[in-house]
Amino acid sequence: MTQALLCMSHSPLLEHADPPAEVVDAVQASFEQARTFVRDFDPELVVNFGPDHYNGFFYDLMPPFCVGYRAHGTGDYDSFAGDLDVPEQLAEELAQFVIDREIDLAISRRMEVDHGAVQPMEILHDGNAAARPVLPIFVNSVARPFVPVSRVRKFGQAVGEFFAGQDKRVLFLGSGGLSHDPPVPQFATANDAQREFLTAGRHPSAEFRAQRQANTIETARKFAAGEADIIDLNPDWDRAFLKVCSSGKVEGFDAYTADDMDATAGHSSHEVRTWVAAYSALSACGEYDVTYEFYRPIREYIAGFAVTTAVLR
Ligand SMILES: O=C(O)/C=C/c1cccc(O)c1O
Ligand SMILES: [Fe+2]
Repeated sequence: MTQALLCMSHSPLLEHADPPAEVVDAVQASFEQARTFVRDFDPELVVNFGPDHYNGFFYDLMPPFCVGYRAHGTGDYDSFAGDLDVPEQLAEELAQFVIDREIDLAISRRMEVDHGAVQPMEILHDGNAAARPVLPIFVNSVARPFVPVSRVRKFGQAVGEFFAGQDKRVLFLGSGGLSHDPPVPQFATANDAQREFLTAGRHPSAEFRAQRQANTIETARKFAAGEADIIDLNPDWDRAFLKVCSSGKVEGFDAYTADDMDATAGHSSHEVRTWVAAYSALSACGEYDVTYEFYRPIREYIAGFAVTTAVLR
């Protein structure tokens, strides 16, 4: 077995909210399953399809995809703040391979990645997101305009094709989703100060960051109490998406549209684009089976929260 997949939701509220103990236990048990899966597979490389939440990518230059040749954790919400272990030459080769297949992408020699990319790596490796070599790949999941989901599928497939012939244990990791609508400003409805932040908010002051995080934590508290003015989680939408993942027919992702996702699953449901990329990458290596699936809608975490693993047949 030379390629495998782990996709999981993330939430910065894992450490900042207080769901019922039974929910916490269920989530922690799913993390233990993920850890066991990764320990057994023992990847030599993690290909990390991650979103960003205006910590590393802003409207001054917003690509649909970006391969990091080097990457550093921003430490938002106390997430990993340090250099990731990126094999630079391999990142260069991957970028060229994908571009040669007529899929344009950006590259960064100094990419900044936030909790969306590093949290799964921290969960898997006792807080150390640099424990294994990783190729970080940003997939825009928050900032319009969005490329069609079919484009994300093709991008993922091109990444998968790069690894398909290689004798190397590669884990495709997708981080995010499913339905959720945390209080991240939308450019179209943002005020002037928010627009400035969305455009040029890199390296915020400690005070600004603390305020932003406190707002998310307070929104989660209200959401759990039924008082927040955000779009509700959508378990039906989440389960339908998980069905496409387990079907093995990744063209099924193409039917998703940005407008419908915003309206029915919330403005951050676009994070499933990381899952689309990861599943599509695995499908390019062969037919696969989903071997584990966990799902719970968890308002305290503002997340349709899922963890899945998959292996090649
Ligand atoms: O504040 C942010 O940037 C994002 C918060 C958040 C909350 C819940 C689920 C997620 O996936 C998030 O990124
Ligand atoms: Fe997120």
